[in-house]
Amino acid sequence: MAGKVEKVFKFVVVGGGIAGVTCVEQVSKTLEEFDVEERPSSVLEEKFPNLIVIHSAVKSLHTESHSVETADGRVFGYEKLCICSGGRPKLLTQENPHVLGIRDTDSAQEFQKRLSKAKRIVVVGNGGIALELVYEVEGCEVIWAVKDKAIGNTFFDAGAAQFLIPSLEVDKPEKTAPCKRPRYTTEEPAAGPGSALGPDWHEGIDLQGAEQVSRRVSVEYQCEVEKIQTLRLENGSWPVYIQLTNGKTFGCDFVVSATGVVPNTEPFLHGNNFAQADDGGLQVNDQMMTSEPDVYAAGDVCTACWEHSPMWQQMRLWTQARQMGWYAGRCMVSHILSEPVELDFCFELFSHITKFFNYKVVLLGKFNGQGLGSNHELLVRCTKGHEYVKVVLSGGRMVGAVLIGETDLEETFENLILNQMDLTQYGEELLNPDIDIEDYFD
Ligand SMILES: Cc1cc2nc3c(=O)[nH]c(=O)nc-3n(C[C@H](O)[C@H](O)[C@H](O)COP(=O)(O)OP(=O)(O)OC[C@H]3O[C@@H](n4cnc5c(N)ncnc54)[C@H](O)[C@@H]3O)c2cc1C
Ligand SMILES: NC(=O)C1=CN([C@@H]2O[C@H](COP(=O)(O)OP(=O)(O)OC[C@H]3O[C@@H](n4cnc5c(N)ncnc54)[C@H](OP(=O)(O)O)[C@@H]3O)[C@@H](O)[C@H]2O)C=CC1
Repeated sequence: MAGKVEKVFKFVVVGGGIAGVTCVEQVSKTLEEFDVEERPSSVLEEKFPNLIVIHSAVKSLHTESHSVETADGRVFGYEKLCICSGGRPKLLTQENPHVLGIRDTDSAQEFQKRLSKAKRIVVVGNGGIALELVYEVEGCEVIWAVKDKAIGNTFFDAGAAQFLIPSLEVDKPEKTAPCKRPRYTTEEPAAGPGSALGPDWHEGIDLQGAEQVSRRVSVEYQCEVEKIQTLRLENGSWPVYIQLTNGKTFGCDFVVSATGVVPNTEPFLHGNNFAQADDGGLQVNDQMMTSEPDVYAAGDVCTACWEHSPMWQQMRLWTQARQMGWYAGRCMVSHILSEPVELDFCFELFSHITKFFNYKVVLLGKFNGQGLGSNHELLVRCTKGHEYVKVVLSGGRMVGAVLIGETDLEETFENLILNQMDLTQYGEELLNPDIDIEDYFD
């Protein structure tokens, strides 16, 4: 049971990551009074004088009494609450100090510090962090252990992987100008885990190992981790040994567990009755509402449980956290004002723009034919070292695409996916490089 309620707010937002910040921005535009918890940005406080920031983690939530208790023992009531507490790395093991995850500034700094003294590391995982690390790390041998037959399983198929893999064997091009994406950061020490680093996190961080060699990556395909063992250090031995299911054992300075995220619901949500999805996320409906009254959730902590548009799926990404935070804020305000709100258009079509191995990567719709079974066909155009274009068609209509390189096709393809035009008559001409597709469909 929580103590005495210090103040009741109309809106309380838990979490100062991108989902929390956008939620706050949205409610602040419409209504006067709200509050955000832990690790906010001073930029935000300046922008919204009506914002009250509490620099303390939420220790417990009491949905029955509509109150939250912070780690410093204060209790606040809410009319509407939005949980934006993000996720944390799903580590291979919590127990071994030689197994690291990367999530926030502190963990990235720890990684950088250890890397600077490392001669060999093993990266486990085949998603976003692994793809970025194996390309960026220099001066250290990298063994990359992946479960699959090809690299990057969370983002693309074997064809795209084949296109990208030669980039690991050549030196990186000179760095271009650093990205100017706005960041909300704070110098204050974190009360717990900080916000996820997000896009461009390695810009400006020196990912240099202890040796004067350029990138050296060996990929171990189709294997998982059998055992991780720390032995007593003797001359010439490694601090940790990792045994893979392909029978190989590697000694290394440390292991990076780039093996996904788990939604951050522990321990502060205990004692309530939240419906949770199989991946541990708080189930939210098409109004971003959890199963508890007046409690919303957005970003990595939640699992979108409404009936998705056929061209959208959830992935725990910065863009989706921002869209969800923004939309959750809109829903909270609309519900207070008893106004109806419709699922936002941004959930119609999945789209993600990022960079892997120094190539622009655009993913649209069911870019890997997700959920389509054999009921789809693929068109592919590939020019080695230049571009890889894959289109997913179902019933003659475009349902997804992977665009790697400067293809300039994203806008046209986005429209073709959204308008579901029957493309049967165009056949393979759709990817004919001599046709200006933009003109074609104008
Ligand atoms: C290394 C790395 C690189 C990435 N690169 C990309 C990329 O290139 N593109 C992309 O789209 N996505 C990327 N992502 C994913 C993206 O960063 C996340 O999906 C997104 O930032 C999630 O935002 P969020 O606000 O939901 O959660 P978070 O950013 O995790 O924020 C959660 C917040 O809640 C706070 N919190 C937690 N518990 C409590 C509590 N009990 N009380 C109060 N506050 C609490 C935390 O301190 C934090 O401020 C990357 C992630 C990582 C780790
Ligand atoms: N540029 C971008 O868009 C980036 C996005 N991110 C995001 O940040 C978050 C964290 O990134 P990351 O940790 O790479 O997570 P991801 O979810 O992207 O990838 C996790 C990878 O680890 C694999 N995996 C899971 N468990 C094991 C295991 N026990 N042994 C071996 N492999 C395992 C997964 O395989 P399987 O899928 O088969 O379970 C998957 O390949 C993600 O939400 C990611 O989308 C991060 C960096 C860059």
